[in-house]
Amino acid sequence: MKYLTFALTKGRLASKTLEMLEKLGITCQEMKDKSSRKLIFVNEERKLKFFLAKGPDVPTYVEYGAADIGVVGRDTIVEEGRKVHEVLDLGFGACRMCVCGYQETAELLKHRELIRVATKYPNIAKDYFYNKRHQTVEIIKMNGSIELAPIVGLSEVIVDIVETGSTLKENGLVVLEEVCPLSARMIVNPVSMRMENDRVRELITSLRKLLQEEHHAD
Ligand SMILES: Nc1ncnc2c1ncn2[C@@H]1O[C@H](COP(=O)(O)OP(=O)(O)OP(=O)(O)O)[C@@H](O)[C@H]1O
Ligand SMILES: O=P(O)(O)OC[C@H]1O[C@H](OP(=O)(O)OP(=O)(O)O)[C@H](O)[C@@H]1O
Repeated sequence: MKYLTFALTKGRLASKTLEMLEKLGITCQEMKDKSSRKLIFVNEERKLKFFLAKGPDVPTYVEYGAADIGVVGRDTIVEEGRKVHEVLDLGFGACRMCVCGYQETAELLKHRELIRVATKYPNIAKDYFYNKRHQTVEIIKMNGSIELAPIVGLSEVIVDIVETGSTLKENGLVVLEEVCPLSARMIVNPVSMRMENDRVRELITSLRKLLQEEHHAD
């Protein structure tokens, strides 16, 4: 039997993914050793392999077939635009993509002024402002701590992830508009979807069942 390879997003999504898989009896003990520098982990019994990658690289591994399956935020799937099948909403990692800034900036948005937008997600921001709002803006790609941009005067607004809202609150910023809701998704390589259909389907079905049980238990 061929190995099925999983690419998991390093950080907050990986631990939740492993927790879910463990509930299905799929474990990967060696992945829990945080001090290890090992990059790929194997579950021999079930012929599975796992590796961790930076979010934006997960759809790349899956598109090229270096991983059969990936777990990644919907923000990253939309931003990267890779040819992968999005097969399941895993529910965790829930947050929202929003346009944020100082409350006063709402006027600039309303009048479709030529504003600067700082973001880690230039494609999502472009699509939102150009195709949905029909507003011309200048998009500035940043790599983190996006909330700094309006504070230091780099941009009027940001397009960024809001989860609890506390980063915005602590910095005097607000949500001006919601772009879309987000959560972690399972993605599958299109060829693996056909060649390994039985195993992939079985996994999707068990995960879906688990999600339904958890939903009813809430
Ligand atoms: N508060 C949050 N901040 C960032 N991402 C979140 C949050 N809540 C849920 N997510 C989801 O988790 C995904 C991955 O988060 P991750 O831990 O990789 O954070 P990151 O800040 O994007 O990564 P990095 O620390 O490498 O910059 C995001 O793409 C998003 O879908
Ligand atoms: O609404 P909240 O619960 O405050 O979460 C939102 C914040 O978390 C994320 O940043 P992260 O911590 O991933 O760091 P980064 O800005 O360097 O990407 C995101 O970019 C926001 O800054």
